[in-house]
Amino acid sequence: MELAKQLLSLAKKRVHPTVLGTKPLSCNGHSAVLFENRILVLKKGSKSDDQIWFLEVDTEYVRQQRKKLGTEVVAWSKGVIGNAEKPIVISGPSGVGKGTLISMLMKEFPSMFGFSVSHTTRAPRNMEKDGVHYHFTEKSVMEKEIKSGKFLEFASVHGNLYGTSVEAVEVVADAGKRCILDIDVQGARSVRASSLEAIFIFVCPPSMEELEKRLRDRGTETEEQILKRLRNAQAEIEQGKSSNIFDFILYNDNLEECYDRLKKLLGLDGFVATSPKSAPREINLPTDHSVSKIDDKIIISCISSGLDKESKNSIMLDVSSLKGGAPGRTRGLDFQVIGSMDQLS
Ligand SMILES: Nc1nc2c(ncn2[C@@H]2O[C@H](COP(=O)(O)OP(=O)(O)O)[C@@H](O)[C@H]2O)c(=O)[nH]1
Ligand SMILES: Nc1ncnc2c1ncn2[C@@H]1O[C@H](COP(=O)(O)OP(=O)(O)O)[C@@H](O)[C@H]1O
Repeated sequence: MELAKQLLSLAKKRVHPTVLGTKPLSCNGHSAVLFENRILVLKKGSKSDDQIWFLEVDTEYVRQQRKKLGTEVVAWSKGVIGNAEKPIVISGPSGVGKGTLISMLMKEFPSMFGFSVSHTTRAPRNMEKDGVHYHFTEKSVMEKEIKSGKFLEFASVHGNLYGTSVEAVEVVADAGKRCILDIDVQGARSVRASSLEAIFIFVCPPSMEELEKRLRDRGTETEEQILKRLRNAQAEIEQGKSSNIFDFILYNDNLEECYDRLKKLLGLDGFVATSPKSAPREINLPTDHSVSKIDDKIIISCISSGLDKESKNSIMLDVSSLKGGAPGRTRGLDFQVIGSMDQLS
């Protein structure tokens, strides 16, 4: 796409969009308008869920990635109408019952929650499926992908690499579901410091003895791995309780009671599961349109020709309402039709 090249070269020169003014750009029918630290691009002739794109030049996410990777960064981000609910980050020592609680939640509310499938370099357990429980990955591959900016967060846990890819969170939000992340305390700290707004829950065992019993009874680890997990558990529990990362601490003593408390803090007690929430609204931009910007409003003027008349429509996007959701997506788009005029041709 020619326009993309044109915009990227502007972005690479690190010309701040506001310096370029608000004159819309146009190329091959694609149009673009610059504002604040993003460039809105309307793609010609694409499907309604692929029409609105942002080239992020200096947004919070781009600044974080630049710092993390130590290189220049620009990022494409897809425009999504409406907002996704805040993801839920669940942390806690190995064997405390995170996976069990998450499975119960997903089983009771299948249309409401989706699991963020992490990448890991550890070997799969007997019942674990690639792409379902984890994306099992070679260390060298994962290290390369970390360098290329694929991950929202990553950490070395019990001697293996684990990471949440940007894509893992996006696919859940795109399906209209609330994302659940099962990640360690280091990962939770990274997400807390990132542009992803989430609810943070730390799951605590009733005692170290009970934790050891659960780990041993699960029977998925070797003796060496169990001892390593127990050694790390003490520090994780101290950090979980004392750091200000977590919004809630949940004691998993009796499983049913703990699950009820989890549902309560997520506002699900007494909730009757119903059909999935309606899919996000879409707008259909005709190929023939022009874009202009007035203050923090972007006006898209559309002209469509019918059999005997031409109709003009204006759609307004209030840029001040944009919200950062998962990186890779710009959520919170709210389009309003502000005028429609039919003309006889
Ligand atoms: N930072 C980070 N931690 C992860 C991720 N995925 C899993 N973990 C954590 O890695 C630890 C080990 O997970 P796992 O090997 O499945 O063992 P388990 O906790 O004993 O079930 C747990 O604390 C998980 O929460 C991730 O993507 N990022
Ligand atoms: N409240 C509980 N009481 C007794 N056993 C539990 C409880 N919660 C989980 N378990 C068991 O403990 C083991 C570890 O749970 P799991 O969900 O795999 O932990 P994690 O995902 O935190 O590593 C599993 O065998 C699970 O059935």
